[in-house]
Amino acid sequence: MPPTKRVCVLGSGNWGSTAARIIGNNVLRLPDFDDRVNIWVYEELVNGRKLTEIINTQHENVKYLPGHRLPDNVTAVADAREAVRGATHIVVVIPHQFVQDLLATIRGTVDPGARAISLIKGIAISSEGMTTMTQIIHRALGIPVASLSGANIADEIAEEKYCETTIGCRDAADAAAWRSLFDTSYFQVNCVADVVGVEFCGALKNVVAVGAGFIDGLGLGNNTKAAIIRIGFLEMRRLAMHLSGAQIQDATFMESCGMADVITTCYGGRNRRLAEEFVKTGKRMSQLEQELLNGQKLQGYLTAGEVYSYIESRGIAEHFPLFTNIYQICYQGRHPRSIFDGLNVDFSRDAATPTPTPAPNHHHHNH
Ligand SMILES: NC(=O)c1ccc[n+]([C@@H]2O[C@H](COP(=O)([O-])OP(=O)(O)OC[C@H]3O[C@@H](n4cnc5c(N)ncnc54)[C@H](O)[C@@H]3O)[C@@H](O)[C@H]2O)c1
Ligand SMILES: O=P(O)(O)OC[C@H](O)CO
Repeated sequence: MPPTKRVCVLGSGNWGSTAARIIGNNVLRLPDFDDRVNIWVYEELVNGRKLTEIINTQHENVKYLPGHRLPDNVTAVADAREAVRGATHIVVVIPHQFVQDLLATIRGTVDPGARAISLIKGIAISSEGMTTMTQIIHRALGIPVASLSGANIADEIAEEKYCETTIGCRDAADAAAWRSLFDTSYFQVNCVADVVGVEFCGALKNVVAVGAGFIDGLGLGNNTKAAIIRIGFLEMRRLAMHLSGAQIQDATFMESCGMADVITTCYGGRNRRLAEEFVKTGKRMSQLEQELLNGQKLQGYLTAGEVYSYIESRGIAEHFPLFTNIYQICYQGRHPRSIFDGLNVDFSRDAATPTPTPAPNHHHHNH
């Protein structure tokens, strides 16, 4: 039987390239899947050469994932419509600020029977309020969309250091297919049915990462950072519960996408690192992003702005003092030390919904 399925990865940054490396290796042992994996590259010149050409000849994304070979069956394509044509499994992994433009480009080209998964960590503000990436992708393409998020710093995964991740997918057969594409001995997938819970965790932890970077920039210690992690985690849960109408399972926060990602991001991520520089240099986040990241993008300070505009417009900012302080430090010139203002919030009644004991490896069936 010839393979009937084909993967396209939309995005070739640090995480997109790492994900393509995993998938490119995995499809070689999956008989249903075509060996060829297209990766859409936002074309640019690197030392005078097109990045697509470099990837297709050197099999390395020298700009966004230097030092790691991509499998030969991963093919870089500059035209997103061409990359996605014929794909049954579409992996969306670009910085969240660019997703609308990409979706507008590929709308109409995507096979109606295809499935997508979002690896993006970000949210969007629309006239309806706040929407998640899977919601935006589903509305644009009309296909089922799963989410993947976890304690996943891409460079460490490219080095094949053991970690876990969480896939949110309601359909069991789809979840099994996504797992087969991503799971490796060093990248352990756990599937849950709570699609938006997984992605709210991934998006909101980036705001906490900014707070953790401020603590490092102020030269404060581990206890202080642990306090910011704890309060940030509880504000994440409070906001995610509010936004989803309490549809999110409390158990999702205990998956890799929840507490584990908050930890790794507050110690190792780019958002943390540049927030530390923000305190030390007094430069704006956008300027530091341009100066220090060589084309990589931050999600945290943008998400802090999106979160604040939502909680402020709904009159609920007082229930999120840490998110509010982080926003005001980023955008309104408040001193980073004001991060501690008003943090004595009572979260004790937030987890009012009892969480059922999950069965091993498949939880959450109440959707
Ligand atoms: N890097 C990680 O460790 C990591 C881990 C997990 C999740 N994520 C998430 O994955 C998503 C993608 O991040 P990444 O790390 O792969 O990217 P990146 O920040 O490393 O690179 C930025 C990418 O955006 C592209 N780009 C620049 N301008 C563009 C435009 N106008 N339109 C479309 N693309 C444009 C660049 O070509 C590049 O591929 C983000 O939401 C991020 O939070 C990243
Ligand atoms: O480098 P960051 O701050 O974008 O974080 C990377 C990943 O999201 C960590 O899981």
